[in-house]
Amino acid sequence: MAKLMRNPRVRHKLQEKLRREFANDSEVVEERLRSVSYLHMVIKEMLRLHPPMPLLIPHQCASQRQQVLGHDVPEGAMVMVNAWAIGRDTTAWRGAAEEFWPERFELEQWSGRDLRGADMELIPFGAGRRICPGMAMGLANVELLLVALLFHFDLELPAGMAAEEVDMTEAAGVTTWRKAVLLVVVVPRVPVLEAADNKIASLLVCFQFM
Ligand code: HEM
Repeated sequence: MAKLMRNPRVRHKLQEKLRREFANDSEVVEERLRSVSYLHMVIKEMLRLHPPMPLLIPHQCASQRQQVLGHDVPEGAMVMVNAWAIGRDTTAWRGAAEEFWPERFELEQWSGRDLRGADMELIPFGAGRRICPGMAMGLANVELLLVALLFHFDLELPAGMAAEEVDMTEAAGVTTWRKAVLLVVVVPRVPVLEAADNKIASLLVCFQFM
């Protein structure tokens, strides 16, 4: 959400695509989210720059002595994988590694990049045998809450605050979180009251989270 508040162009584009797809509906339907390809690009780009678990759980080298980028990795060595640094690597994401630019996934060089552990340049859920077993649930939670907020509400920053002023500083830990509070002004656009009670509850939980 913070990334979208800092990038109004992306927020408005995604909102427009969602509202067009669900123009005849009173709520977002999960089954049809797959066709909103821009949503998946935005989430990939968000997880590339801000993986919630920047350092994967420690892994141990199980094979005999290996060489990685000129470094010896002996059998039994504990290896820390930095998903945060990999997501910003200028060789893999050359040209615009630090830029929040979901459209990159439309380009041939990045269009096939997946975050489910097949591409080592994008590993917010890890990879291999110890890949996150909660990946599908995690992604569903991110997608559904984000699209529900974008579909039902117009979101603006407090009066007088510029998009560039949204502070993206992260607090370090096993998982990362925003250091500063994010303030968002929400204006109802598509009535929530038509949605089922449990959906309203989800939206309220999300506001508290923000
Ligand atoms: C967006 C949400 C999530 C992200 C980004 C995420 C990310 C990760 C990462 C990076 C790892 C370490 C993988 C590795 O070292 O190779 C991991 C492990 C794990 N995750 Fe998640 N996770 C998410 C949601 C969840 C959820 C919803 C659950 C449970 C319902 C879950 C359960 C686990 C467990 C049990 C492990 C340890 C797996 C093992 O050591 O074998 N995660 N997660």
